[in-house]
Amino acid sequence: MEDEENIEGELLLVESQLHDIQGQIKTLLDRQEELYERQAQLKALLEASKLTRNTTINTSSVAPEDWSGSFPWDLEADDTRFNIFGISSYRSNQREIINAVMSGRDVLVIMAAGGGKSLCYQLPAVLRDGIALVVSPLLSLIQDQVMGLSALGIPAYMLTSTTNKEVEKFIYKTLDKGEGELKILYVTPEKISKSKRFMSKLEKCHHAGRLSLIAIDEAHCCSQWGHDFRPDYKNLGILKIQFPSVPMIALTATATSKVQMDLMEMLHIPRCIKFVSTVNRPNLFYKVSEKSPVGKVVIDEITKFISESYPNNESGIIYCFSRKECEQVAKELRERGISADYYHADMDIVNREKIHMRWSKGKSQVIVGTVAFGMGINKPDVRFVIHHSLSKSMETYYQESGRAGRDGLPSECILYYRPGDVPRQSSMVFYENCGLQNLYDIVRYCQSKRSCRHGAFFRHFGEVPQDCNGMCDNCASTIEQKDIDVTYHTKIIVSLLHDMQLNDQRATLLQLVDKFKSKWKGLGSFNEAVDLRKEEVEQLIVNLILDNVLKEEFQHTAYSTNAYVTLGALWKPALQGNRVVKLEIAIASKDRDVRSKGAKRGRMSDLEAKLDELRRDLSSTGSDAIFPHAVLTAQQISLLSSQKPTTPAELEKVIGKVKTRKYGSKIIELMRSHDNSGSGRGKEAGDEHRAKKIKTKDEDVVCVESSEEE
Ligand SMILES: Nc1ncnc2c1ncn2[C@@H]1O[C@H](COP(=O)(O)OP(=O)(O)OP(=O)(O)O)[C@@H](O)[C@H]1O
Ligand SMILES: [Mg+2]
Repeated sequence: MEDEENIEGELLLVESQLHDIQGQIKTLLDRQEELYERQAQLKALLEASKLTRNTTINTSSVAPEDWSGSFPWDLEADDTRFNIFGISSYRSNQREIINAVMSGRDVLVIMAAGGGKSLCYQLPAVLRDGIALVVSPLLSLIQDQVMGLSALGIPAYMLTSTTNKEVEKFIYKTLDKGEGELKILYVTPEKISKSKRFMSKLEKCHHAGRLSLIAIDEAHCCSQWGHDFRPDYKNLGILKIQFPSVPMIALTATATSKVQMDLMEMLHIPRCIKFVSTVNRPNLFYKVSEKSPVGKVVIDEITKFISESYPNNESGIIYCFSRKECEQVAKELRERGISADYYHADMDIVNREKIHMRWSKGKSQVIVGTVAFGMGINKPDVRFVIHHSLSKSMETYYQESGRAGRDGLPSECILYYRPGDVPRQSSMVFYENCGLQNLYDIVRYCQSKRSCRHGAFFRHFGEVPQDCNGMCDNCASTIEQKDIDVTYHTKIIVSLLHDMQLNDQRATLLQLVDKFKSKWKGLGSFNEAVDLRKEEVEQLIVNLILDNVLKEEFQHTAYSTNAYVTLGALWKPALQGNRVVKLEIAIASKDRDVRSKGAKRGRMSDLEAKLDELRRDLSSTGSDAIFPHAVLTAQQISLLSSQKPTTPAELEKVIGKVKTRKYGSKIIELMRSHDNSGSGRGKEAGDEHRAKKIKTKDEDVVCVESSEEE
């Protein structure tokens, strides 16, 4: 009996160990697959880099067909783009994509956040006869788009859970009989997968030849490999099966090849034309700031940054690690006079929506959020995104920081980093598939004081690097870095851990730093090696983790998971001092105060401030209350204040016919009164030359820079 119990006990133990090992094997196999894919990507990248070394760099791969030639709809398309959408020229790939859709082809668009994907289906939707169906994952995104289109006079509607009965009746009737005026219909994916009634009306619409195109926005939601997988997106394959002759355009900002393959298969568009644009965001200035261990110091720095650089209430986002931290940071910012609200998943949806709306309308300046503040953000003029703590991967950092500057104007992305934050993140992600590897990639990014930040994104997404034109701290900084030899320090750290391991002891990162410091002190004057600051010891230990000399181990307690530092695979050569270890140190000790050339805008001119006020007024009055940026974009305000049109004909040349018809009289009235008030031509005579256009490397992004700082 006792024997049996013993056997059963051991059996359970063996089974649980087997289970653990199987889990580990699966993780390793997944990682192996990822590494193979990355290996192939890097080899291809190397080849491409060799090929392009001496030629001009072209990072967007365009399909072999010539989609940039002339097409019968060119004139009409140009007219609609400018006079209805108020867009003065196409950005990279937009024209080609529009031509492919207009030619009736299926298209897959991979374009960075803010690249201008919406126009790629909205313009063909206006030009083609019939109704365009757009599938989009979030109600808030749909509402923004429908409001924006309606303000431009384009008949756009949405059919969602919030649509009232009357509108629903109108939509169904229009689909059915083609009587009402409807050009673009937005739905959530649930409508396709769950509403038989809707699908049968759509079928009728198609049968009568009135379904002009199908757009799947945020298409990465189809793929389980994407970051925002939505089960209902999986059913969208039905659309191509039901309506094979209707052109489909799928759009996403997510670049991995796995997701792309998945999308083409799931949406049944194997022969689609694929347009992959560069991941480059040339208008974003990237910076990593040394984060003080004292919380208040960090908040003081952020406050100073916002109030000095963005005195006109320009919008920003601050990402925090936890809900509690969000609330704390928002509170402290408010105490310092910054209008900040917090946003996280613990809040109810009504409250979240209210906060989001206040910010979108420019009534609050900053949202302090967790990652829950995500995909629904459609605000084009976010001027700064600050990470109070590091993100969990390069991919998430690219997405979160990429919410800045979607309108193409200079914007800043700052990440506050200290090595001490690493264990906090690692103990959250270590159980995720490849969670630690992904985290260590962004830690590498943060620890580097030399490599171009944009270059890190190019490498990560497998693209040939381009020059960042001084748009990151490392490229813009003139402070010299030096490599110091820390082989001896490393030896001490490894031997400390080795001794601890022999005694069955463990140490967290901070404990290890303290142990190192006291050991170092003990060595006293016999020690000739460079003395390191506490932060530098932390930096060294994290480097050793990244290099597999050390590793992190995790232990669960009832309340949390603790991260410990232990010996990694390569500890022996480090202990023997056989491997030289270097650490990058800035020669000047203070934080490098490098800034983006374009981002620091100073105070708005008098005229810009008046135009900003006018757009707020116009956006909140009338039946179609919309966002200020839908009335006039930041770019249009800059153009108006430099060109000062005072007649409808002049105004039309800046903002197009539709906006001139809607808002022209008010704008002209403002221009004229400003002119007559004496604060006009005289005071702002310098504006014309001060508001200068800078062309970045990406020829399609025109940044209008107000240069008070000159
Ligand atoms: N050719 C253009 N010239 C100037 N502005 C443009 C142009 N095309 C689009 N925009 C503007 O750029 C901003 C971002 O466009 P859009 O919302 O289509 O981006 P997106 O690619 O869908 O980004 P996301 O992935 O974040 O959804 C909008 O304010 C839009 O009006
Ligand atoms: Mg979009």
